[in-house]
Amino acid sequence: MAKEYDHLFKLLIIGDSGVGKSSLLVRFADNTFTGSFITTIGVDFKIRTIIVNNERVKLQIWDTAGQERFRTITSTYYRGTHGVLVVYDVTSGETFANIKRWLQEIDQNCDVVNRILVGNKDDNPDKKVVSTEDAQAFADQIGIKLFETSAKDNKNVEEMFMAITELVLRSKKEQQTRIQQQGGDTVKLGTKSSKSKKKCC
Ligand SMILES: Nc1nc2c(ncn2[C@@H]2O[C@H](COP(=O)(O)OP(=O)(O)OP(=O)(O)O)[C@@H](O)[C@H]2O)c(=O)[nH]1
Repeated sequence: MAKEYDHLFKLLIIGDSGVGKSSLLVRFADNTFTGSFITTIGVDFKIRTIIVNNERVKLQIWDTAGQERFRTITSTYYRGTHGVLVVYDVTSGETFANIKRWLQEIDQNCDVVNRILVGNKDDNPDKKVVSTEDAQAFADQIGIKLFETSAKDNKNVEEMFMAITELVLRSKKEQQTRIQQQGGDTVKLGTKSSKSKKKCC
């Protein structure tokens, strides 16, 4: 039987409790939204296959619990992750301040991995306290892309998932090219043959 996809990637969504991680996932996977808040216990995941550059990419997206009491469980879910969405709530300065802690958690669990910064709940200018300028400056400083989204209004959700998938796809192809080039080179014993770190936790 023919394979139903060309690539299988694992993505992880992290960030404080209540920033809208589950809502972003449900919007992307099922195109629905609910105003009620049911906190995630442990971890949950959904699957969606998308087409990028004419290739079928099956995404296995893991939604982790933001609440501190579940963090010991969730850290084990980093294994095999190709891309991480780090989410804050644009209506809460505290969730934006905590992004640094989430980035540290990634560093503790992954060698190198693709990341995107996501400012969710960008649907009410009166409530917005984290400005686009501040968030963009921070994203530039750490060298990652920023997306301001709304799971509620379905704003930028598709684009954000597409962007992380493209990043992961690109690094996979770069890695394959490096491996091919190394295979063509003469292997010198005692030299460090691989500078390329696998972009996966
Ligand atoms: N206005 C607005 N509300 C949102 C948006 N996304 C989520 N919410 C609301 O925010 C609350 C929390 O959303 P969740 O998706 O459960 O948050 P979470 O980050 O998964 O929370 P934990 O599972 O505890 O980590 C819910 O009441 C949602 O309806 C959004 O884009 N805009």
